[in-house]
Amino acid sequence: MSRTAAIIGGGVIGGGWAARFALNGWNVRVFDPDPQAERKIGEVMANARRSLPGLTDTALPDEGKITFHDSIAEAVEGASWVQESVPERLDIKHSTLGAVQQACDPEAVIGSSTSGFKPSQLQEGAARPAQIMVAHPFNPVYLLPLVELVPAEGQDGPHVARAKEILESLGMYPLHLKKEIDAHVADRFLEAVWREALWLVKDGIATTEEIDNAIRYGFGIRWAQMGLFETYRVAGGEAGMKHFMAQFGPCLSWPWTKLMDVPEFTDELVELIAGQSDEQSGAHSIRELERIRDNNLVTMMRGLKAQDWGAGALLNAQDKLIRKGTEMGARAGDIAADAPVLTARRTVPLDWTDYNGHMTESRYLHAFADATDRFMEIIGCDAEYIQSGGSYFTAETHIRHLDEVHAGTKIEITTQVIAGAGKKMHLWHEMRAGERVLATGEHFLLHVSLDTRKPSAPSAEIEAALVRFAEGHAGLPTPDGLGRAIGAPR
Ligand SMILES: NC(=O)C1=CN([C@@H]2O[C@H](COP(=O)(O)OP(=O)(O)OC[C@H]3O[C@@H](n4cnc5c(N)ncnc54)[C@H](O)[C@@H]3O)[C@@H](O)[C@H]2O)C=CC1
Ligand SMILES: C[N+](C)(C)CC(=O)CC(=O)[O-]
Repeated sequence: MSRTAAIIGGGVIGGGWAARFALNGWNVRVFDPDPQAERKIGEVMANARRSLPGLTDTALPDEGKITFHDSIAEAVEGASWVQESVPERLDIKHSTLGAVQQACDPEAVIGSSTSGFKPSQLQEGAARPAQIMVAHPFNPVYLLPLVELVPAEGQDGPHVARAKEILESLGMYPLHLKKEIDAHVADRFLEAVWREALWLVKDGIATTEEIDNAIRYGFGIRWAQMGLFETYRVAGGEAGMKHFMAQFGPCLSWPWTKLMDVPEFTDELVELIAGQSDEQSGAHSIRELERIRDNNLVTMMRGLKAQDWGAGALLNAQDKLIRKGTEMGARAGDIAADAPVLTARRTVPLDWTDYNGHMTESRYLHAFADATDRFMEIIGCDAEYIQSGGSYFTAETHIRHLDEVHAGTKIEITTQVIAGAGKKMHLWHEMRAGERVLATGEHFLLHVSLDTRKPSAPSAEIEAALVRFAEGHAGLPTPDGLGRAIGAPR
């Protein structure tokens, strides 16, 4: 299978798809008749580069190449994934999908970004219907993992299996819907909320800003981590979901919604909403708003990552997938002991930067601590060993900040064992961006029993692995700065 994707329609969503594929190492071939498409995708890529790679704690593959083509036939050449993201009009979708199927590999997945059409509608008149499915993403496609994957009835075949595998390899979450329906699942939900919001503005109950505040200061944050049903289960108190439904069930027959009634979409309503939206957010350009949104999303998703929950658990699974089979997943026996060991390869995330516009000081320790964790794992002090009651505690740290680094930059840390025997482990980390040394970290650790919380001998296997590195590294030059205290004159 080639790691080449064709993007047909490179607007808001097609541009996001292009970024998701390219930043995961795929080559991307774009067709879009808009002469501005290349510039627009360039701007989306710039935003994606500063945000997506920092979501993982392991560097993504090298970026793929994005090329622009004059026809659909040329764009789909050699692609194993074709993503249609043309405007939401069935006639345009049909002519586009027809042209795609005339030229593409019959084994390729053809995903449609459609927000509302059913796969059976998209397949009308298609040469190979089973090849076409809904792959409905969420904006920004390069950060949000959800893709509603909807095949037509009875078409759950090899193309769908391949689609799931590819989406997962891109760090996405394919929600495989077994029944097609207009607007799938998420957009039915969003449409309901949107209709209520239109009524609230039209009836003069709330402004666009007040409605947004009702979401972002309350239930919106809650939804991001538990969704609807789990949230309401908790809201039922100790008696759980049944109690919740007993209490709020009667509201279903009270006038709590205007959902069945659609507000007339008059010019007056459009003007009212657009005017309030300008007043609320017009001080920022769309690109600025995108960057603010991306900063917030990255920060929230990295918070969920630390909790190993929801979208954060998915990110952790992706880290494991990237590490598998690479030197970042190797154990002591597979790593040469005569050179410093690679213990981190990652991108500086957006939420690691500060008011000075560069990686903030506490994150240097964060990165070095992760490198220490990785070295512990290499020598056998992994999650299973720690569960059994042994671990290392850091007793002393000295960090030198030598050069600055910015969000989106790939960094590597190598680790040299200065001393390692018995309970003691003395490590020297060097952090680099390319050839530039950004920082050094010197750390002294003691093996402890997690039962007594006192120093104790490590397992024989861990000590043997540590000693092997200590002896191998003894022949390396003494690192510049080893044993240094703060040297500024008083
Ligand atoms: N904007 C959103 O929030 C979301 C949109 N979608 C879906 O994604 C699809 C695209 O929507 P957007 O990207 O928002 O629209 P958009 O208007 O930003 O982009 C559409 C692009 O298609 C190009 N185009 C027009 N005719 C074409 C043709 N015949 N062949 C190739 N390209 C053509 C246009 O030049 C434009 O760049 C729609 O089906 C929409 O429902 C899905 C998820 C979210
Ligand atoms: C408004 N919308 C129907 C285009 C929304 C979507 O399809 C998904 C999203 O990103 O909100």
